[in-house]
Amino acid sequence: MEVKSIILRHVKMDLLTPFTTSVGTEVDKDFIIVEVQSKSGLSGWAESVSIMEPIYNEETVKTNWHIMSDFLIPLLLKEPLSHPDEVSERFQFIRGNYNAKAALECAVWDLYAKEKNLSLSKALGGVKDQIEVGVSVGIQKSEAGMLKQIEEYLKEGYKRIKVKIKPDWDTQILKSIRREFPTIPLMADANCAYTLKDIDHLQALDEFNLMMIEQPLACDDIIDHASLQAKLSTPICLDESIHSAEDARKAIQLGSCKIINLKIGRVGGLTESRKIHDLCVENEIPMWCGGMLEAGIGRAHNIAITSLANFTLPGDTAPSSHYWKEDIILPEVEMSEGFISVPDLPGIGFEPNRKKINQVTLEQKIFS
Ligand SMILES: O=C(O)CCC(=O)C1=CC=C[C@@H](O)[C@@H]1C(=O)O
Ligand SMILES: [Mg+2]
Repeated sequence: MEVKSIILRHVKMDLLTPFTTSVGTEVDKDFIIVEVQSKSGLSGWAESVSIMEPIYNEETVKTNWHIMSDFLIPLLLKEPLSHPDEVSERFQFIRGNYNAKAALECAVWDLYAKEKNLSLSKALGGVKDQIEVGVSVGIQKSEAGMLKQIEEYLKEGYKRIKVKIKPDWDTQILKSIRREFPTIPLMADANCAYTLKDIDHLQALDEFNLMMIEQPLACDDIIDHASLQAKLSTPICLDESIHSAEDARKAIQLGSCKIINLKIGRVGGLTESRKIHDLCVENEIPMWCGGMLEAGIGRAHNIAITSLANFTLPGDTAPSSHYWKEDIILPEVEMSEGFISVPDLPGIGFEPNRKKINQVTLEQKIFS
């Protein structure tokens, strides 16, 4: 693949409804879209999952723009690539900045798949033609609001409900949900809101028969999660703590988790995602694909990786209409009876809507 030029676009889109977690509320979303153009005239596309504030991880739109412009893009332009796996090799000497690395690497994967006339799913080793879809319910203003929202999502066909919890919004809300919905597939994401001091409190959540509790402790912890998992019957799922296949190996070896939430942006791209997938297959650790409120281009990458065999649990991969009045792809991602079809078209399988992208672009820069 001979990359002719790379375009960064800082875009801003309004979410249909604000999304609240234990760390903050998103009302709109600034993010970066990457377009990698090849000499063959094809374009590969991806999104960075970084937002404006460093509240999920240490990256932001601004740190992405700097690291991509001044370090990563020159590495991609300096010589041709024969396979997308080479991208993470070229980026390896640069520390961290996984969201920035992933956005460029995923765009190269999309371009590669298009040049091979393969769907991204097939290029990655995907085996499914549809994926099960879960939904992440942000923290609501009231208990009644939460129950109403869950009822609506179940009617829409979602295969799994994920609720956000934190120390002052957990036992009571889970009790109410289980009273209304005693048997639904239900999980809770704590986004690092607890410490080992809460071990007894967290043990008490075992009564709610959760599929898993996601990232209860610190975002960079593996050790304390192992101590906690030994005390819980509820499986722990790690999200923020897992940045690489090495992190996953250590977490599995220590017994820190029984499930892994894979986010392509958090681990630096699709090559690392496949390594984590294969490690989880070897260790019989089920996976699902987490979400970062992506627009359609990022969502397309999530659908592709979720088509791999070991993504056996519904992910946070709701359709376009769950997030946006109008998405940046054509067609938009649609869900039917809790399933999303995996496109069998070249690359990500959705066409970027250039008119819409231009409308939401605040700034762009072309590198060649
Ligand atoms: O994209 C979605 O629908 C899920 C969004 C979601 O749950 C999250 C997005 C970003 C950070 C977190 O708050 C949370 C997560 O941890 O999965
Ligand atoms: Mg999470």
